Parts: sequence; C-alpha cells; structure tokens
Amino acid sequence: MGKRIVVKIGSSSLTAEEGGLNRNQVRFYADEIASLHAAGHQVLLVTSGAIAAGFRQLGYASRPKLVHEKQAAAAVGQALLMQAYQEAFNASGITAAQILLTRPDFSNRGRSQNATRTIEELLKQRAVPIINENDTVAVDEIKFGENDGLSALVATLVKADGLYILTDMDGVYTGDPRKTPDAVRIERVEVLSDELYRMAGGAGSAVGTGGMRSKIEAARIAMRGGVPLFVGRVAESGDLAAAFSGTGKGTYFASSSSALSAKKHWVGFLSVPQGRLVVDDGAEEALLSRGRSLLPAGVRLAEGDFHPGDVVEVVNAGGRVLGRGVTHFSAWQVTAVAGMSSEETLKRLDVPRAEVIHRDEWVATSLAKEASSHE
Ligand SMILES: Nc1ncnc2c1ncn2[C@@H]1O[C@H](COP(=O)(O)OP(=O)(O)O)[C@@H](O)[C@H]1O
Ligand SMILES: N[C@@H](CCC(=O)OP(=O)(O)O)C(=O)O
Repeated sequence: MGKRIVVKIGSSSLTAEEGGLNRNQVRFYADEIASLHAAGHQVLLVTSGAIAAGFRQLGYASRPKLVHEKQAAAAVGQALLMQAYQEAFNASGITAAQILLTRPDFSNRGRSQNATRTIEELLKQRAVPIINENDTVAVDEIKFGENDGLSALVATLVKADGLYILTDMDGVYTGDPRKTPDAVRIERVEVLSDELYRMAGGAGSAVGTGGMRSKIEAARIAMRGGVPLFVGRVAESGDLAAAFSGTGKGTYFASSSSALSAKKHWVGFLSVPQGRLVVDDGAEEALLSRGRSLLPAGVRLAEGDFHPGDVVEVVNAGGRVLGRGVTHFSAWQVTAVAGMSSEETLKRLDVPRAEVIHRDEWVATSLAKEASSHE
C-alpha cells in the first residue's frame, strides 16, 4: 500500500553559497520524488531556499541577516523556487501546489484543520504540496527560521509514515565532520539524549541555518509524534528510494515508543506558551523522574499573564526548559501560593484542586540524560 511521506530539502542542497537557485538540483530532487510518487506513495515536500535563491537578485552580496531584508529576499526567492519546482514536476506530469505556513497555523486548531483539509485534498488529487515558512509575514518570536522543525510539525500533522530530512551531510556524526575529521556516523537512534544533542553542531554552510542541532530538535518532535525519520544525503539517482527502503546514506531515528497522544503533542510542541513557571529541584525531579503533578510547593515564581487552561512553560532555576503543561491556576494565583503546601493553597484560593499542572496535562520536552544507542 502507498505510504505518506514528508521530504525536507535544505537551502544548502538547492543553492550555492553565493546565492541563486541551482535549477539542476531542483530537477534532480523533483525526479527523485516523482519516482516515489509513481510507485503510489503520497509525497509532501518541505523546501527551504527562498532567501538563498532571492538575495542576489535584490542586490545583497551575501545572505542578509536583518529580518526585513530576509523577508524581502524570500519574497523574491519563493516565486523563483516555486517556478523551478512547477517546471520540474510538470516534466513528470505531477502538479505542484504551494503552501506557506507559520507557527500559528499549527497552534490554532481552526487554522491547522484548514491547512490539513487543503493538504488532504491535494494529496487525494495526486498533487505534491510544496511547503515553506511564510517568511514575509512571520515575525521573530514566531519564526521557525529553519525548516527542520516545520517539517516535523507537518509530518505529525498529516500523520506521515516517515520524514526524510535531506541535507549536505550523509547523516548525523559524533561531531561536525567539517571540524572533527575523526567523527563517525551514527547509523540508528532509538532514544534521543543530551549527549547526541551536544554532538550536533550548527550550520555548516553560509546558506544553511539550522545545522544538525535543529535536525535533532526536529527528530524529537517527529519521534514523539510517532513519525520515524531519516536525516541524510540524497545525491545520486535512486538515493531517495534507497532512503525510503531503509538503506539510505544517513541516520535513521526510530519513532518513539513513548509517542504522545494528539492532545499532549499539541501541548508539548504546537501550543504557544502564555507564561513560565520557575520550579525548584524537588519539583524538577517529581516532574521528570517520578511522573508526578506540579504542586505549588515546588513553584518559585510565575512569569507572564496566564489564565487557567493556558499552556505554560516550566523551567528550572538555571533556566533549563523542562517541559510544558496546562495550568489550572492563573498567574496571580500561582504567585500567591508559590512555595506553599497543598493544604495551605486550598485554604487561600478558591480552586478545586491543588495541582498547578496535573501530570495528565504535562509533557516533558527536555532530553533524557542517558546515552543514545548508536553504533
Ligand atoms: N554532528 C554533526 N553531524 C553532521 N553534520 C553536522 C554535525 N554538526 C553540525 N553539522 C553541520 O550541519 C550541516 C547541515 O545543516 P545545514 O547547514 O543547516 O543544512 P540544511 O540547509 O540542509 O538544513 C552540515 O553541513 C554540517 O557541517
Ligand atoms: N524559509 C527559509 C528557510 C531558511 C533556511 O535556510 O532553512 P534550512 O536550509 O532548512 O536550514 C527559506 O526558504 O529561505
């Protein structure tokens, strides 16, 4: 039976360091995707490259750094990118469709349902949805910036059978191969760890943005959403089909045995937190290792203006993000009882329960400390 897959192509695979689109590369990837499409699979493409494709035409000597300059470059480059994909896919008789998304399109239920419906219809008609961030309207606070995270969210949204993040490196190594020549490739990752995150560095080229680190972040989102992924290189004809069949040049990440329910995945990865709770060591341990609810006794501080039912981020005293949860208290209520016992809390506040965040509405997003399995 046909599978549903999401393929993500990074700027470094489509453009040169000095800017401009490499049309041969666009054609090559379109052909790779067309062969999976012809085999009966549904393919969605998340592509970067708008800024890199457009900045030279606007007169910038190198990839611009300021937000409004990047947005202007993307406005030029996105059109060039789509035109190149349209042409390349049309050659295989495939219709390409443009979809531009921003973070609120995932966090807002109505908007995400609209996007899903459109995507479902396109797939039903055998078109290939081509997705990028809507760079011209995304402001700094809500920007993905790189498309690795976007591709992981798309893959979970459409319940993909697999996510293929293609880049200029044939997998995740124990260190950035550009800087650590003796780094070795990690073939398979079952569990994400802090150690793996430390091994992954930033972007390797002047046009790429996220580097391996953002791909590990994306892996976390996809794995906990129940989507297995591949990070690697597709450079020769047949490489994408090989990646798909499990013999690709790259690293495979298993879909997590601890995949979250749709509601928890939303809380952990799609929601926009309305505030932050700073907790003490005891609460950190209770949340991360003992599967307990967050009680007022472990809360030191509340930041932001949030209300019962909102999602808040939970951090430790050192600022490390531990996870997110749905708060039952408003900001002023947390402030009023921070550090107090549950008994005292129920005396002081008119709340039905003393838990600030119930464990059923809590999602740990920090990585496990233990080593990942890699050979
Ligand atoms: N541990 C690592 N393993 C492999 N590549 C790494 C690692 N750490 C950093 N990198 C760098 O990440 C780069 C790929 O990311 P990036 O430049 O953002 O590409 P893309 O545009 O495809 O997203 C590689 O070229 C490499 O230099
Ligand atoms: N939306 C931007 C993505 C920027 C980018 O460089 O992303 P990536 O190559 O995935 O690290 C663009 O199209 O230029």
